[in-house]
Amino acid sequence: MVIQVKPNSSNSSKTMDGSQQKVEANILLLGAENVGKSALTVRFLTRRFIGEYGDIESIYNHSDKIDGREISFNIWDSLYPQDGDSAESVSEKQLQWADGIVIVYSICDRASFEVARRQVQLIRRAKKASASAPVVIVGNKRDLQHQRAVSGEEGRLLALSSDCGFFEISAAENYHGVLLVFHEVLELVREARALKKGTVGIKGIVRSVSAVFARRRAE
Ligand SMILES: Nc1nc2c(ncn2[C@@H]2O[C@H](COP(=O)(O)OP(=O)(O)OP(=O)(O)O)[C@@H](O)[C@H]2O)c(=O)[nH]1
Repeated sequence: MVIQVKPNSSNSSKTMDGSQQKVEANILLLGAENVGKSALTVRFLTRRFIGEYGDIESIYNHSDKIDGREISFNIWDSLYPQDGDSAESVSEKQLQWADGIVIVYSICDRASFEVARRQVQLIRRAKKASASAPVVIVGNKRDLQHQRAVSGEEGRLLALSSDCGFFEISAAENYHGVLLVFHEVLELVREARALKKGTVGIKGIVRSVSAVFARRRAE
């Protein structure tokens, strides 16, 4: 695993014959303590669940081939501030860096769901272009059904009302769900870039119109 900090250099470049080269995407993981941000990251990077992860804030680089195209992910596994001040839990630096954001909560921990809600609001209310960064909300620890404190419906509603993607997964039990999360956020990042370049298809237009209304509802 390579730990590195990079500026926001997300791009895709072209070879001499016009074919697409490596695509780079900066993905920021947010969420309260103990919800499984590191577990998700490590699952994606190594396909393994190792149980304990420590309190290290890192940016990992990981290359993958998706639909025949080389993708370079930079994944920032953030730490929730110790004092628990949610207003401080999403920094300007993080928002400027991120092309796409994954907000994780635990389905067994209602307080972590409220942190996720607050973080979505903070992102959507940010003044700059970062306010429109694609967000995927993830309810983790789905294997702990008997301790469930947040229904799937609540998670889906939060995502719908703030124009975010949504998944419920278990990083402990399943690699596939984690893979879907990262693929979805990458897909949303690609759409957002196409929208900026004016090369967006109908799917992207529908998403961006609904984003405007969703943002109004969230305010
Ligand atoms: N049962 C279960 N436990 C999980 C799952 N994902 C993570 N955990 C456990 O939850 C605890 C916290 O996981 P981390 O990945 O360290 O959580 P984090 O959000 O990175 O925590 P901080 O570093 O404090 O921000 C660990 O004991 C993990 O083993 C899951 O899907 N199911």
